Amino acid sequence: MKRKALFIINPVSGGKKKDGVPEIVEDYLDPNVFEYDVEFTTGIFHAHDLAKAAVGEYDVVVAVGGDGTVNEVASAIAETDTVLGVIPYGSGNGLSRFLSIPMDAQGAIKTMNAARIVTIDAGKANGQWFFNMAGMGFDAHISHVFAHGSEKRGFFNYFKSSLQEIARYKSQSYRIEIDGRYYNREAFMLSIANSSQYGNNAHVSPQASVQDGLLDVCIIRPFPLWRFPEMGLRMFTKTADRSKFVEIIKGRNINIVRTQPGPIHLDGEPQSAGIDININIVPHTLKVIVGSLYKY
Ligand SMILES: Nc1ncnc2c1ncn2[C@@H]1O[C@H](COP(=O)(O)OP(=O)(O)OP(=O)(O)O)[C@@H](O)[C@H]1O
Repeated sequence: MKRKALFIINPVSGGKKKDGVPEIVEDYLDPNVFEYDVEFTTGIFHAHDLAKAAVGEYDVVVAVGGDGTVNEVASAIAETDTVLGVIPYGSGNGLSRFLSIPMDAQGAIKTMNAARIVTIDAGKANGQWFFNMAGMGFDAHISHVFAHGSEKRGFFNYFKSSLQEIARYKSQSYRIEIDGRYYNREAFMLSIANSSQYGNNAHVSPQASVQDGLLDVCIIRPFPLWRFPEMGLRMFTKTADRSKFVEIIKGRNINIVRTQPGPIHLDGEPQSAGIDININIVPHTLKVIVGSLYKY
């Protein structure tokens, strides 16, 4: 019997046009394996609602967008038998890069035809799902600036905003409890990594795995501005864990108390949060189609 797939296309993600995506799906999706439908989202949470309604109706729900779109779809189908597919069309595409899903639409659709499925872990922060990365501090600040400013999405604009904001951003103090042990730390940024990377192959936690039942708490200590290029280089060469400004502690249950409320991000999407943040891993919870080169 053929599998049923629903493609959910976010027309704004990554600042890229997607009018041609239905045609690429028609040309490359194997008709012997799949029958399919396509929907375009009209706003925030629409992908989530569509995916929720698809549970039980479709075998595979495909997020066509970036990590935010993946989050909306995955949070609707986690803990079910419905499988996530991704055609990466975001600015960073952290989870799909980590899962070795090809970055071009044709390649990603061919991956769907091969249908190699694994089950991955996810995280919850104050009860809300994340699948790639959650965080607070500088990266959450940048997500917030983007969500509330007039900047267009896309890698270059994220990079430009980071450079503009970094000089005036102030680090915060955090009291972090990880599986019953306490750490008091001053941090520029605190990333809670399920996969190893933010997106664009910037790896904050090179040893992270989405199948190990653990989250990686990455504490980025304040560093002098002149070391920013070195910190960037370490992310792109998978050596962040060797920097003296980076400490990584793996765990399952994480409670964070910070000095001020403010934005946190879940897969790059900002949310406001108070001073207490509770984070936990939900092991083995989401079925996803991965690329042929993905290694556990
Ligand atoms: N039709 C729409 N109009 C405006 N915003 C939308 C629409 N559909 C979805 N969105 C919102 O677009 C946002 C961005 O999506 P997404 O994260 O996929 O792209 P991105 O930020 O460019 O990529 P990445 O997260 O990989 O860096 C999400 O918050 C989503 O809710």
